[in-house]
Amino acid sequence: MPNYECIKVENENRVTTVTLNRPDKRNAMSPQLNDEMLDALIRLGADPDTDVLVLTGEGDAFTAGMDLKEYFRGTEHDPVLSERAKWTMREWSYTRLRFFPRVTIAAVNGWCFGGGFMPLVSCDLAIAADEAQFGLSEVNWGILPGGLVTKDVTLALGYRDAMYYALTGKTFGGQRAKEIGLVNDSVPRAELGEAVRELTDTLLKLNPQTLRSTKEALRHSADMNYEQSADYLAAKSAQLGSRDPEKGRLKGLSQFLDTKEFKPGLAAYRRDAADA
Ligand SMILES: CC(C)(COP(=O)(O)OP(=O)(O)OC[C@H]1O[C@@H](n2cnc3c(N)ncnc32)[C@H](O)[C@@H]1OP(=O)(O)O)[C@@H](O)C(=O)NCCC(=O)NCCSC(=O)/C=C/c1ccc(O)cc1
Repeated sequence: MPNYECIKVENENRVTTVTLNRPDKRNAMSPQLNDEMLDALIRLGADPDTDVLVLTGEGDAFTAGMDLKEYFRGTEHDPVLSERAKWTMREWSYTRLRFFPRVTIAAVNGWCFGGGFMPLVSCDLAIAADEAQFGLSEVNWGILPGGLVTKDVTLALGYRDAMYYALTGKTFGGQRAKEIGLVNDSVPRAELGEAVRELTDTLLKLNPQTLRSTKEALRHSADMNYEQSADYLAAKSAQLGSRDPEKGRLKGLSQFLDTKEFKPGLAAYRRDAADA
């Protein structure tokens, strides 16, 4: 990977952690950070050593949202730069992250404001620190939740909660984020690393191609009608059969029906060392 200035990329045991790394600026998303994230996600999408991707922030913040100085003021007299910055932001935090070919987890370690909700909601799963503070702060400085933040909060939250937090700009902590379904779990900050590890350990035991197809199926079918969903999901199942090199479905059936070595209701099939 290139030497990035605004992000850190580390790989350990098939888990790649991408850390937003501007702690002095509370990891605010500047045009350069957005460029680097786009570049990293393109590379990692093709990385054979990445089975799970974790997104987190350095220091006290996950991200304080878009960089008000560099992203807003810095581009206001340059329409081309402004368009490019908007495109890059949407391209990494929506297209590339949401449809990343592996499972993604947001580890929300601290402040998460405004535009930070885009990468947060784009991650498939999310664990927060109890101490994290979330806020749709746009209303506090005179804009509406732009980019895809508005769309994202209506996807991730119930209508009343989305309206409440967008209209008041009030902050809320990790436990409240869990209560309203914005994250899967919230734990004391000191336990965040361990909670993420437990989740990645569970995911690493599973067939990565099955996980990929499952997340794609959920994401895409959400916007289809029933007939389209049924047809798409049948095609998607056939695609999984052909793109899964370890032939998980056949192994799973055989280990349950023939060798009787596991119960699919209670655990996953045994993957061979060559598969894992
Ligand atoms: C509560 C914070 C997060 C932390 O407070 P703190 O720990 O006391 O830290 P400081 O406020 O002292 O900040 C430390 C440094 O980080 C900088 N910083 C801290 N957040 C920032 C920041 N978002 N920018 C640009 N410098 C910052 C801050 O200016 C300061 O810089 P410097 O004075 O040079 O040391 C506080 O910094 C704060 O309120 N930050 C702004 C949060 C916020 O409202 N974010 C913007 C939300 S709106 C948004 O994201 C829009 C999305 C959008 C997306 C796509 C679209 O097309 C349209 C819209």
